Amino acid sequence: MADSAQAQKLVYLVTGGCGFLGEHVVRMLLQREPRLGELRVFDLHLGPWLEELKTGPVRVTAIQGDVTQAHEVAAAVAGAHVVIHTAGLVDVFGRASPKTIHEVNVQGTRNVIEACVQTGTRFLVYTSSMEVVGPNTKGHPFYRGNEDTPYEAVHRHPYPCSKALAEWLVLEANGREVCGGLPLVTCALRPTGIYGEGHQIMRDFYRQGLRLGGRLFRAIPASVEHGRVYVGNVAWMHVLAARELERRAARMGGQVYFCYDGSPYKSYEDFNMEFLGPCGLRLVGTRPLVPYWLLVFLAALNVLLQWLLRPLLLYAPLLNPYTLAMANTTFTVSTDKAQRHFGYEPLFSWEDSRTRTILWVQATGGSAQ
Ligand SMILES: NC(=O)C1=CN([C@@H]2O[C@H](COP(=O)(O)OP(=O)(O)OC[C@H]3O[C@@H](n4cnc5c(N)ncnc54)[C@H](O)[C@@H]3O)[C@@H](O)[C@H]2O)C=CC1
Ligand SMILES: CC(C)[C@@H](O)CC[C@@H](C)[C@H]1CC[C@H]2[C@@H]3[C@H](O)CC4=CC(=O)CC[C@]4(C)[C@H]3CC[C@]12C
Repeated sequence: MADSAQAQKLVYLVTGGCGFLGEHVVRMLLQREPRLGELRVFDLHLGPWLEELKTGPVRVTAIQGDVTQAHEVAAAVAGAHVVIHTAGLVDVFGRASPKTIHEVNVQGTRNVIEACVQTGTRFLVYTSSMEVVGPNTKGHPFYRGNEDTPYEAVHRHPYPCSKALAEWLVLEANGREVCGGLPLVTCALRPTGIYGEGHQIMRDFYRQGLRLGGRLFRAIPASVEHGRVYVGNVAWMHVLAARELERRAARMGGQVYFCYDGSPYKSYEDFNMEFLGPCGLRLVGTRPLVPYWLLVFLAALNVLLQWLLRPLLLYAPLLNPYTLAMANTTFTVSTDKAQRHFGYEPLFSWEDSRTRTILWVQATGGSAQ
């Protein structure tokens, strides 16, 4: 990719390009990557909105495919200069089996790596997660930590286990020789809890509040801080990392970067209220309204109900032992590694991120979209 931006037009592939983050990455590339000649959007489920993108100067190729199918991935990767791999099964609610989560998140990532090696694609940015680090199963807080902060990353849940293994595979692949004899350059980005337009969990909270007469009931102490980052800034970090990976290969290759911006440190519930409050909801209680032991019991009951109902329907509420433990454990990051290594600065201020998210919540009106 060494030619000047004007001379060579590049081919980018975004896996999971129709997902919450993926769509923002696709749109950000079209808006802010001048070297883009072709944008391939690879996803199990293609969105209808892709059609509107095909009228612009960049060739947008929608590819319906499955990352667990190596031949489909290889066909999509062949000829690409850069791969941004966001596709994944983001499930902490028991919807998918551990096997399926592993197949998509781990084997799917293996397939992307091997496709890069076999077809000669040299630059791979992987969407990892804060969950690779924690919170761990011991509930140890991670307070304003960075990429070098010591922390006992102990996981049992299939999702964080799969993200940790996939990240390891990506970083381990850095430097491998690809077809053509040059080295593969990889990096992994670790978003904390992403929010913004298209965040389905935020929409679920909004709908829950509407059902409860405009109220949500505090379940988590306000003192438990949870790191959050605006989806537009996460998308921008992906675009910038992909752009700089060649020029700064020696520094960025094999590195991990937390995704961060100016979003305030708050409890998960209080942070959500930054958007749901202006949409008419109220968070009842300055302290959790029910004792923790009762939440633990209700979370366990939800697991039992999910198991009993599975032959009839998928019952996957927000509250389960894993999500309760997540929400109750402080996990915030404070870092500038992405700025130091490849000049990242958030594109959207907190105020702008908040306004955009509020407008989106209002526009959904709690609808299914
Ligand atoms: N949502 C969040 O708060 C965070 C998400 N992440 C990571 O960001 C990435 C994107 O997550 P979201 O956008 O939130 O999830 P999402 O579920 O909205 O998007 C994932 C996309 O991947 C696609 N996909 C799933 N299985 C596939 C398969 N077998 N083949 C091809 N495509 C497949 C889905 O159709 C979907 O469009 C994931 O890798 C996730 O682990 C990391 C940190 C936080
Ligand atoms: C029901 C209440 C206890 C409520 O407060 C539960 C909130 C719970 C649904 C969320 C709390 C923390 C979230 C996770 C966190 O942001 C880290 C994540 C990283 C990812 O890679 C994917 C999403 C998630 C696991 C995110 C999911 C929702 C929470 C568990």
